[in-house]
Amino acid sequence: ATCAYKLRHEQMHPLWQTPVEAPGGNRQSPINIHLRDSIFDPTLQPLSIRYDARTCRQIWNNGYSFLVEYDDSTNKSRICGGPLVDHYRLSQFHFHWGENNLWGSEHTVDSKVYPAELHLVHWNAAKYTKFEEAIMENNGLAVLAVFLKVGKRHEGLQKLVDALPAVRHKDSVVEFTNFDPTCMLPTCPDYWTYEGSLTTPPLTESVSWIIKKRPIEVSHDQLAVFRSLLFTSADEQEQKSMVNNFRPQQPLMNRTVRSSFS
Ligand SMILES: CCOC(=O)CCc1ccc(S(N)(=O)=O)cc1
Ligand SMILES: [Zn+2]
Repeated sequence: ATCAYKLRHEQMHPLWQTPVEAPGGNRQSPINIHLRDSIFDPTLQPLSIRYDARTCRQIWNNGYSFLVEYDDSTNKSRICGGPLVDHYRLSQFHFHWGENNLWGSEHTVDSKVYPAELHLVHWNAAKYTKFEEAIMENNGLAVLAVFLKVGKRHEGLQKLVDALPAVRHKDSVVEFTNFDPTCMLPTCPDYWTYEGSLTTPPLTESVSWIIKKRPIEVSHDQLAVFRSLLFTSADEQEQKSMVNNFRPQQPLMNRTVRSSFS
């Protein structure tokens, strides 16, 4: 595990080879969730998640990951409850993954790293009028994270995997509809939560992180298709495969990770 850990850092994405200044810098993400230091909070509510497949619009390669974007002009797809005070609208989901199955997730659990991590990104529609505004505010976003492990094929994910070759290059976009992200959520309700930041620029400290305890399973071949994407656009000379698009872990500073389960 240590050699994989060392290797993982040597393969770091160029974006992170030079330290990127983070605004504030005392609640950055991602972090390692140290189970012994996490605190069971019996006041945490169950998460209320409602997604409507009819709000799914498109999929695009933004040069960091691929994003599936949703119409967030209504509350049709939203989460509330859990650690959240307001309701948060689904804006997009995306993933982070490695060049192999040894690493790829942004968060870790007692330093256990998963081969990939799903982020469902929501913004506080009770307090703000649009996503771009919410990302600048300390209670602006809620990101629901789900770990991926390699195992049996994930039937619901295959529709997404089949669309990826169409967005192989940075800045490519295709219509993508009728996808309900509920199929990518573990049935177990247990989660950890802490206050953190975006893990890519602008790195703003605006995220309530909600991290599901149980991973979902995807097949080796499904994950291999993620790695067939490119960081580079069609007109660039060098084609760089989109892998290791995770940020290095950040200091916990004066934060506590709470769990919804004892
Ligand atoms: C100025 C526009 O900024 C953005 O669009 C940021 C989008 C953005 C959303 C979520 C995340 S993550 N990995 O922390 O879930 C990072 C960046
Ligand atoms: Zn992310």
